[in-house]
Amino acid sequence: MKRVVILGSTGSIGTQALEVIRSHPQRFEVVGLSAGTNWAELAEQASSFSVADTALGADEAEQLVRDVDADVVLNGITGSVGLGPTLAALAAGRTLALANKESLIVGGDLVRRAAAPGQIVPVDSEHSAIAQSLRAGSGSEVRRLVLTASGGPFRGRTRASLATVTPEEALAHPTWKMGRVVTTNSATLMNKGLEVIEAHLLFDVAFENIDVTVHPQSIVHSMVEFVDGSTIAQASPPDMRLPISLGLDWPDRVPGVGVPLDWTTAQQWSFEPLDDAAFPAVELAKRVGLAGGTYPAVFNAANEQAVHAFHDRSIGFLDIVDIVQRVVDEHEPSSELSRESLADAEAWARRAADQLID
Ligand SMILES: NC(=O)C1=CN([C@@H]2O[C@H](COP(=O)(O)OP(=O)(O)OC[C@H]3O[C@@H](n4cnc5c(N)ncnc54)[C@H](OP(=O)(O)O)[C@@H]3O)[C@@H](O)[C@H]2O)C=CC1
Ligand SMILES: CC(=O)[C@@H](O)[C@H](O)COP(=O)(O)O
Ligand SMILES: [Mn+2]
Repeated sequence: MKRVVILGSTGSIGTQALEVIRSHPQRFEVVGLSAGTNWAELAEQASSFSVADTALGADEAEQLVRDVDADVVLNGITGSVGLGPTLAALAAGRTLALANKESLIVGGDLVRRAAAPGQIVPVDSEHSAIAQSLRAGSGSEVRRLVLTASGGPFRGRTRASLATVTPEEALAHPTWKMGRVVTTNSATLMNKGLEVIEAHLLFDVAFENIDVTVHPQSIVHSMVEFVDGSTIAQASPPDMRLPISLGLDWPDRVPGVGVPLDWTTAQQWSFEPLDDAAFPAVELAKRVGLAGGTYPAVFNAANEQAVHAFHDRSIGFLDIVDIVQRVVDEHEPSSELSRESLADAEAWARRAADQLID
Protein backbone atom coordinates (compact mmCIF):
# COMPACT_ATOMS: atom_id res chain seq x y z
CA MET A 1 0.00 0.00 0.00
CA LYS A 2 1.60 3.30 -1.13
CA ARG A 3 0.85 6.38 1.06
CA VAL A 4 0.41 9.29 -1.35
CA VAL A 5 0.41 13.08 -0.93
CA ILE A 6 -1.18 14.91 -3.89
CA LEU A 7 -0.12 18.54 -4.42
CA GLY A 8 -2.46 20.37 -6.77
CA SER A 9 -5.23 17.86 -6.04
CA THR A 10 -7.96 20.12 -7.44
CA GLY A 11 -6.30 20.46 -10.85
CA SER A 12 -6.26 18.34 -14.00
CA ILE A 13 -3.38 16.12 -12.82
CA GLY A 14 -4.60 16.03 -9.22
CA THR A 15 -8.16 15.00 -10.00
CA GLN A 16 -6.99 12.30 -12.40
CA ALA A 17 -4.62 11.01 -9.72
CA LEU A 18 -7.55 10.78 -7.31
CA GLU A 19 -9.45 8.84 -9.99
CA VAL A 20 -6.57 6.34 -10.23
CA ILE A 21 -6.40 6.02 -6.45
CA ARG A 22 -10.15 5.61 -6.04
CA SER A 23 -10.15 2.75 -8.53
CA HIS A 24 -7.15 1.04 -6.87
CA PRO A 25 -7.78 1.29 -3.11
CA GLN A 26 -5.74 -1.84 -2.48
CA ARG A 27 -2.62 -0.15 -3.88
CA PHE A 28 -2.85 3.49 -2.79
CA GLU A 29 -3.92 5.56 0.20
CA VAL A 30 -4.20 9.35 0.05
CA VAL A 31 -2.64 10.89 3.17
CA GLY A 32 -2.32 14.54 2.14
CA LEU A 33 -3.89 17.00 -0.29
CA SER A 34 -3.10 20.57 -1.30
CA ALA A 35 -4.61 23.22 -3.57
CA GLY A 36 -3.99 26.87 -4.39
CA THR A 37 -7.14 28.72 -3.40
CA ASN A 38 -9.95 26.25 -4.15
CA TRP A 39 -10.57 25.41 -0.49
CA ALA A 40 -14.13 24.17 -1.08
CA GLU A 41 -13.12 21.46 -3.57
CA LEU A 42 -10.12 20.61 -1.39
CA ALA A 43 -12.40 20.12 1.62
CA GLU A 44 -14.71 17.94 -0.46
CA GLN A 45 -11.80 15.78 -1.60
CA ALA A 46 -10.46 15.51 1.95
CA SER A 47 -13.85 14.35 3.18
CA SER A 48 -14.34 11.92 0.30
CA PHE A 49 -10.91 10.29 0.82
CA SER A 50 -10.87 10.69 4.63
CA VAL A 51 -7.73 12.82 4.51
CA ALA A 52 -6.87 14.80 7.66
CA ASP A 53 -3.88 16.72 6.33
CA THR A 54 -4.55 19.45 3.78
CA ALA A 55 -2.82 22.65 2.68
CA LEU A 56 -3.61 25.81 0.71
CA GLY A 57 -0.81 27.60 -1.15
CA ALA A 58 2.76 26.56 -1.88
CA ASP A 59 4.22 27.38 1.52
CA GLU A 60 1.62 25.28 3.33
CA ALA A 61 2.12 22.53 0.74
CA GLU A 62 5.85 22.55 1.46
CA GLN A 63 5.13 22.14 5.19
CA LEU A 64 2.57 19.39 4.51
CA VAL A 65 5.24 17.45 2.60
CA ARG A 66 7.60 17.74 5.57
CA ASP A 67 4.98 16.82 8.19
CA VAL A 68 3.07 13.95 6.58
CA ASP A 69 4.69 10.53 6.41
CA ALA A 70 4.26 9.34 2.81
CA ASP A 71 5.91 7.09 0.27
CA VAL A 72 5.13 9.28 -2.75
CA VAL A 73 4.50 12.97 -3.31
CA LEU A 74 2.76 13.74 -6.60
CA ASN A 75 3.54 17.35 -7.49
CA GLY A 76 0.69 18.52 -9.73
CA ILE A 77 1.04 22.21 -8.95
CA THR A 78 1.21 24.60 -11.92
CA GLY A 79 4.22 26.88 -12.19
CA SER A 80 7.59 27.46 -10.58
CA VAL A 81 5.81 28.05 -7.29
CA GLY A 82 6.06 24.27 -7.02
CA LEU A 83 9.82 24.43 -6.45
CA GLY A 84 9.62 24.59 -2.66
CA PRO A 85 7.35 21.54 -2.38
CA THR A 86 9.59 19.66 -4.87
CA LEU A 87 12.71 20.36 -2.79
CA ALA A 88 10.85 19.46 0.42
CA ALA A 89 9.75 16.11 -1.02
CA LEU A 90 13.30 15.29 -2.07
CA ALA A 91 14.75 16.35 1.29
CA ALA A 92 12.18 14.20 3.09
CA GLY A 93 13.22 11.17 1.04
CA ARG A 94 9.85 10.77 -0.64
CA THR A 95 9.53 9.45 -4.18
CA LEU A 96 8.68 12.55 -6.20
CA ALA A 97 6.14 11.84 -8.94
CA LEU A 98 6.79 14.98 -10.93
CA ALA A 99 4.17 16.57 -13.16
CA ASN A 100 5.16 20.12 -12.09
CA LYS A 101 7.90 20.34 -14.72
CA GLU A 102 8.59 24.01 -13.94
CA SER A 103 10.08 23.18 -10.53
CA LEU A 104 12.73 20.93 -12.07
CA ILE A 105 13.39 23.24 -15.03
CA VAL A 106 13.72 26.35 -12.86
CA GLY A 107 15.58 24.60 -10.02
CA GLY A 108 17.97 22.85 -12.41
CA ASP A 109 21.03 21.50 -10.62
CA LEU A 110 19.59 22.64 -7.29
CA VAL A 111 16.89 19.98 -7.76
CA ARG A 112 19.16 17.43 -9.40
CA ARG A 113 21.66 17.63 -6.53
CA ALA A 114 18.84 17.16 -4.01
CA ALA A 115 17.54 13.98 -5.69
CA ALA A 116 18.84 10.49 -5.02
CA PRO A 117 19.08 8.22 -8.09
CA GLY A 118 15.56 7.24 -9.18
CA GLN A 119 13.90 9.49 -6.59
CA ILE A 120 12.23 11.62 -9.28
CA VAL A 121 9.73 9.69 -11.38
CA PRO A 122 8.49 11.77 -14.34
CA VAL A 123 4.72 12.06 -14.82
CA ASP A 124 4.93 14.39 -17.84
CA SER A 125 3.79 12.04 -20.61
CA GLU A 126 6.85 12.43 -22.83
CA HIS A 127 9.27 11.92 -19.98
CA SER A 128 7.32 8.96 -18.65
CA ALA A 129 7.52 7.51 -22.17
CA ILE A 130 11.29 8.05 -22.21
CA ALA A 131 11.70 6.52 -18.74
CA GLN A 132 9.66 3.48 -19.88
CA SER A 133 11.67 3.20 -23.13
CA LEU A 134 14.97 3.45 -21.24
CA ARG A 135 14.11 0.20 -19.49
CA ALA A 136 14.98 -1.44 -22.84
CA GLY A 137 18.64 -0.48 -22.69
CA SER A 138 21.36 1.04 -20.50
CA GLY A 139 22.14 4.75 -20.20
CA SER A 140 25.45 4.38 -22.04
CA GLU A 141 23.60 2.92 -25.05
CA VAL A 142 21.41 6.00 -25.53
CA ARG A 143 22.21 8.06 -28.65
CA ARG A 144 19.19 10.37 -28.96
CA LEU A 145 15.89 11.29 -27.31
CA VAL A 146 12.97 12.18 -29.58
CA LEU A 147 10.17 14.16 -27.93
CA THR A 148 6.84 14.06 -29.70
CA ALA A 149 4.65 17.16 -29.88
CA SER A 150 1.02 17.36 -30.91
CA GLY A 151 1.82 20.68 -32.60
CA GLY A 152 -1.01 22.26 -30.63
CA PRO A 153 -4.21 23.83 -32.01
CA PHE A 154 -2.29 25.98 -34.52
CA ARG A 155 -0.24 23.26 -36.22
CA GLY A 156 0.36 24.15 -39.88
CA ARG A 157 -0.45 27.84 -39.41
CA THR A 158 1.98 30.57 -40.52
CA ARG A 159 3.36 32.98 -37.91
CA ALA A 160 1.51 35.90 -39.55
CA SER A 161 -1.83 34.10 -39.26
CA LEU A 162 -1.37 33.67 -35.49
CA ALA A 163 -1.29 37.38 -34.62
CA THR A 164 -5.01 37.57 -33.86
CA VAL A 165 -5.83 34.16 -32.39
CA THR A 166 -7.85 34.31 -29.18
CA PRO A 167 -7.32 32.70 -25.76
CA GLU A 168 -10.27 30.43 -26.47
CA GLU A 169 -8.66 29.23 -29.71
CA ALA A 170 -5.35 28.68 -27.90
CA LEU A 171 -7.11 26.51 -25.30
CA ALA A 172 -8.66 24.23 -27.91
CA HIS A 173 -5.95 21.57 -27.64
CA PRO A 174 -6.43 18.86 -30.30
CA THR A 175 -5.65 15.82 -28.16
CA TRP A 176 -5.27 16.58 -24.44
CA LYS A 177 -7.56 18.15 -21.79
CA MET A 178 -5.28 19.99 -19.38
CA GLY A 179 -4.99 23.06 -17.17
CA ARG A 180 -4.89 26.53 -18.70
CA VAL A 181 -1.15 27.23 -18.49
CA VAL A 182 0.15 23.98 -19.97
CA THR A 183 -2.52 24.12 -22.67
CA THR A 184 -1.48 27.63 -23.66
CA ASN A 185 2.17 26.54 -23.55
CA SER A 186 1.28 23.71 -25.93
CA ALA A 187 -0.21 26.23 -28.35
CA THR A 188 2.95 28.40 -28.34
CA LEU A 189 5.23 25.31 -28.23
CA MET A 190 6.73 26.75 -25.03
CA ASN A 191 5.61 23.49 -23.42
CA LYS A 192 7.83 21.54 -25.78
CA GLY A 193 10.67 23.94 -25.14
CA LEU A 194 10.25 23.44 -21.40
CA GLU A 195 10.09 19.67 -21.97
CA VAL A 196 13.39 19.67 -23.86
CA ILE A 197 15.07 21.26 -20.83
CA GLU A 198 13.17 18.86 -18.55
CA ALA A 199 14.43 15.86 -20.58
CA HIS A 200 18.03 17.11 -20.40
CA LEU A 201 17.81 17.46 -16.63
CA LEU A 202 16.03 14.13 -16.04
CA PHE A 203 18.07 11.92 -18.37
CA ASP A 204 21.40 13.80 -18.67
CA VAL A 205 21.36 13.77 -22.49
CA ALA A 206 23.02 16.68 -24.34
CA PHE A 207 20.69 19.21 -25.96
CA GLU A 208 22.17 18.42 -29.38
CA ASN A 209 20.87 14.87 -28.91
CA ILE A 210 17.32 15.86 -27.98
CA ASP A 211 15.01 16.29 -30.96
CA VAL A 212 11.35 17.17 -31.38
CA THR A 213 9.00 15.69 -33.96
CA VAL A 214 5.39 16.74 -34.48
CA HIS A 215 3.00 13.81 -34.09
CA PRO A 216 -0.57 15.16 -34.24
CA GLN A 217 -2.24 11.99 -32.90
CA SER A 218 -0.39 12.10 -29.52
CA ILE A 219 -0.26 8.28 -29.46
CA VAL A 220 3.54 7.86 -29.44
CA HIS A 221 4.53 9.78 -26.33
CA SER A 222 8.29 9.92 -27.11
CA MET A 223 11.12 7.67 -28.16
CA VAL A 224 14.69 6.67 -27.30
CA GLU A 225 17.19 5.94 -30.08
CA PHE A 226 19.99 3.59 -29.01
CA VAL A 227 23.54 3.41 -30.40
CA ASP A 228 22.74 0.28 -32.44
CA GLY A 229 20.10 2.21 -34.41
CA SER A 230 17.15 0.72 -32.60
CA THR A 231 14.41 3.13 -31.49
CA ILE A 232 12.16 2.19 -28.59
CA ALA A 233 8.92 4.16 -28.23
CA GLN A 234 6.02 4.17 -25.78
CA ALA A 235 2.55 4.35 -27.31
CA SER A 236 -0.91 4.52 -25.76
CA PRO A 237 -4.08 6.55 -26.25
CA PRO A 238 -3.63 10.09 -24.81
CA ASP A 239 -4.66 9.53 -21.18
CA MET A 240 -2.65 10.94 -18.26
CA ARG A 241 -3.88 8.25 -15.86
CA LEU A 242 -1.23 5.92 -17.29
CA PRO A 243 1.85 8.11 -16.56
CA ILE A 244 0.25 9.22 -13.28
CA SER A 245 -0.18 5.59 -12.12
CA LEU A 246 3.43 4.82 -13.10
CA GLY A 247 4.52 7.89 -11.13
CA LEU A 248 2.69 6.59 -8.08
CA ASP A 249 3.88 2.98 -8.30
CA TRP A 250 7.13 2.97 -10.31
CA PRO A 251 8.45 0.60 -11.55
CA ASP A 252 5.24 -1.44 -11.24
CA ARG A 253 2.41 -1.06 -13.71
CA VAL A 254 -1.17 -0.73 -12.47
CA PRO A 255 -3.37 -3.27 -14.31
CA GLY A 256 -6.31 -1.85 -16.21
CA VAL A 257 -5.45 1.82 -15.67
CA GLY A 258 -5.29 2.62 -19.39
CA VAL A 259 -7.22 1.53 -22.45
CA PRO A 260 -5.03 -0.41 -24.92
CA LEU A 261 -4.48 0.88 -28.45
CA ASP A 262 -6.68 -0.19 -31.34
CA TRP A 263 -3.97 -1.23 -33.78
CA THR A 264 -6.34 -1.24 -36.74
CA THR A 265 -6.13 2.57 -36.72
CA ALA A 266 -2.31 2.70 -36.44
CA GLN A 267 -2.00 3.63 -40.13
CA GLN A 268 -3.30 7.07 -39.19
CA TRP A 269 -0.12 7.89 -37.24
CA SER A 270 1.98 10.65 -38.76
CA PHE A 271 5.18 12.53 -37.95
CA GLU A 272 6.39 15.83 -39.40
CA PRO A 273 9.14 18.38 -38.72
CA LEU A 274 8.41 21.27 -36.33
CA ASP A 275 7.99 24.64 -38.11
CA ASP A 276 10.63 26.59 -36.19
CA ALA A 277 9.82 29.79 -38.11
CA ALA A 278 6.22 29.82 -36.87
CA PHE A 279 7.09 28.35 -33.46
CA PRO A 280 10.59 29.50 -32.35
CA ALA A 281 10.08 28.50 -28.67
CA VAL A 282 11.89 25.15 -28.87
CA GLU A 283 15.05 26.64 -30.41
CA LEU A 284 14.97 29.40 -27.78
CA ALA A 285 14.57 26.82 -25.02
CA LYS A 286 17.62 24.88 -26.19
CA ARG A 287 19.70 28.08 -25.99
CA VAL A 288 18.29 28.81 -22.54
CA GLY A 289 18.93 25.26 -21.37
CA LEU A 290 22.51 25.36 -22.66
CA ALA A 291 23.07 28.65 -20.80
CA GLY A 292 21.64 27.11 -17.63
CA GLY A 293 22.03 28.84 -14.27
CA THR A 294 19.26 31.40 -13.76
CA TYR A 295 18.30 31.52 -17.45
CA PRO A 296 15.62 28.77 -17.27
CA ALA A 297 14.06 30.53 -14.28
CA VAL A 298 13.88 33.77 -16.28
CA PHE A 299 12.58 31.94 -19.36
CA ASN A 300 9.78 30.31 -17.37
CA ALA A 301 8.86 33.35 -15.24
CA ALA A 302 8.58 35.62 -18.29
CA ASN A 303 6.40 32.99 -19.93
CA GLU A 304 4.13 32.66 -16.89
CA GLN A 305 3.70 36.45 -16.85
CA ALA A 306 3.01 36.62 -20.60
CA VAL A 307 0.55 33.71 -20.58
CA HIS A 308 -1.51 35.38 -17.88
CA ALA A 309 -1.39 38.68 -19.81
CA PHE A 310 -2.57 36.87 -22.96
CA HIS A 311 -5.55 35.47 -21.08
CA ASP A 312 -6.24 38.94 -19.69
CA ARG A 313 -6.22 40.08 -23.34
CA SER A 314 -3.46 42.59 -22.57
CA ILE A 315 -1.18 41.11 -25.27
CA GLY A 316 -1.54 39.06 -28.45
CA PHE A 317 -0.59 35.41 -28.92
CA LEU A 318 2.69 36.13 -30.74
CA ASP A 319 3.70 38.56 -28.00
CA ILE A 320 4.06 35.66 -25.54
CA VAL A 321 7.22 34.15 -27.02
CA ASP A 322 8.44 37.57 -28.21
CA ILE A 323 8.34 38.83 -24.60
CA VAL A 324 10.09 35.70 -23.34
CA GLN A 325 12.82 36.16 -25.96
CA ARG A 326 13.35 39.83 -25.07
CA VAL A 327 13.47 39.18 -21.31
CA VAL A 328 15.95 36.33 -21.79
CA ASP A 329 18.10 38.59 -24.01
CA GLU A 330 18.19 41.29 -21.30
CA HIS A 331 19.03 38.86 -18.47
CA GLU A 332 22.32 39.26 -16.60
CA PRO A 333 22.79 35.81 -15.06
CA SER A 334 23.63 35.30 -11.43
CA SER A 335 26.90 33.46 -10.77
CA GLU A 336 25.41 31.35 -7.98
CA LEU A 337 22.47 28.93 -8.00
CA SER A 338 20.37 29.08 -4.85
CA ARG A 339 16.70 29.47 -3.98
CA GLU A 340 17.47 33.12 -3.28
CA SER A 341 19.26 33.80 -6.58
CA LEU A 342 16.50 31.97 -8.45
CA ALA A 343 13.80 33.95 -6.64
CA ASP A 344 15.63 37.20 -7.45
CA ALA A 345 16.00 36.20 -11.11
CA GLU A 346 12.31 35.29 -11.32
CA ALA A 347 11.21 38.54 -9.68
CA TRP A 348 13.40 40.50 -12.12
CA ALA A 349 11.97 38.55 -15.07
CA ARG A 350 8.38 39.14 -13.99
CA ARG A 351 9.03 42.88 -13.69
CA ALA A 352 10.81 42.97 -17.05
CA ALA A 353 7.95 41.09 -18.68
CA ASP A 354 5.37 43.36 -17.06
CA GLN A 355 7.16 46.43 -18.43
CA LEU A 356 6.91 44.94 -21.93
CA ILE A 357 3.27 43.99 -21.36
CA ASP A 358 2.13 47.39 -20.09
N1 LIG B 1 -2.83 18.43 -17.08
C1 LIG B 1 -2.04 17.60 -17.75
O1 LIG B 1 -2.50 16.69 -18.45
C2 LIG B 1 -0.55 17.75 -17.65
C3 LIG B 1 0.02 18.64 -16.75
N2 LIG B 1 1.39 18.69 -16.62
C4 LIG B 1 1.99 19.59 -15.65
O2 LIG B 1 1.42 19.32 -14.37
C5 LIG B 1 1.29 20.54 -13.61
C6 LIG B 1 -0.17 20.76 -13.25
O3 LIG B 1 -0.89 20.94 -14.45
P1 LIG B 1 -2.49 20.91 -14.46
O4 LIG B 1 -3.01 19.87 -13.54
O5 LIG B 1 -2.88 20.89 -15.90
O6 LIG B 1 -2.81 22.35 -13.84
P2 LIG B 1 -4.18 22.89 -13.24
O7 LIG B 1 -4.14 24.37 -13.46
O8 LIG B 1 -5.32 22.10 -13.72
O9 LIG B 1 -4.03 22.58 -11.66
C7 LIG B 1 -3.04 23.25 -10.91
C8 LIG B 1 -3.14 22.83 -9.46
O10 LIG B 1 -2.18 23.55 -8.72
C9 LIG B 1 -2.83 24.30 -7.69
N3 LIG B 1 -2.14 25.56 -7.52
C10 LIG B 1 -2.15 26.62 -8.35
N4 LIG B 1 -1.40 27.61 -7.85
C11 LIG B 1 -0.92 27.17 -6.65
C12 LIG B 1 -0.10 27.74 -5.63
N5 LIG B 1 0.37 28.98 -5.73
N6 LIG B 1 0.18 26.97 -4.55
C13 LIG B 1 -0.32 25.73 -4.43
N7 LIG B 1 -1.11 25.13 -5.35
C14 LIG B 1 -1.39 25.86 -6.44
C15 LIG B 1 -4.25 24.49 -8.20
O11 LIG B 1 -5.10 24.76 -7.11
P3 LIG B 1 -6.47 25.59 -7.33
O12 LIG B 1 -7.42 24.63 -7.95
O13 LIG B 1 -6.87 26.00 -5.95
O14 LIG B 1 -6.14 26.76 -8.22
C16 LIG B 1 -4.49 23.14 -8.84
O15 LIG B 1 -4.81 22.19 -7.86
C17 LIG B 1 1.88 21.64 -14.52
O16 LIG B 1 3.23 21.85 -14.22
C18 LIG B 1 1.74 21.05 -15.92
O17 LIG B 1 2.72 21.57 -16.82
C19 LIG B 1 2.23 17.91 -17.37
C20 LIG B 1 1.69 17.05 -18.29
C21 LIG B 1 0.28 16.90 -18.50
C1 LIG C 1 0.03 15.39 -21.74
C2 LIG C 1 1.33 16.10 -21.64
O1 LIG C 1 2.35 15.53 -21.30
C3 LIG C 1 1.39 17.48 -22.09
O2 LIG C 1 2.62 18.11 -21.73
C4 LIG C 1 1.31 17.38 -23.58
O3 LIG C 1 2.55 16.92 -24.02
C5 LIG C 1 1.00 18.69 -24.22
O4 LIG C 1 0.91 18.43 -25.57
P1 LIG C 1 1.93 19.04 -26.65
O5 LIG C 1 2.60 17.86 -27.23
O6 LIG C 1 0.98 19.72 -27.58
O7 LIG C 1 2.86 19.97 -25.94
MN1 LIG D 1 4.11 16.71 -21.76
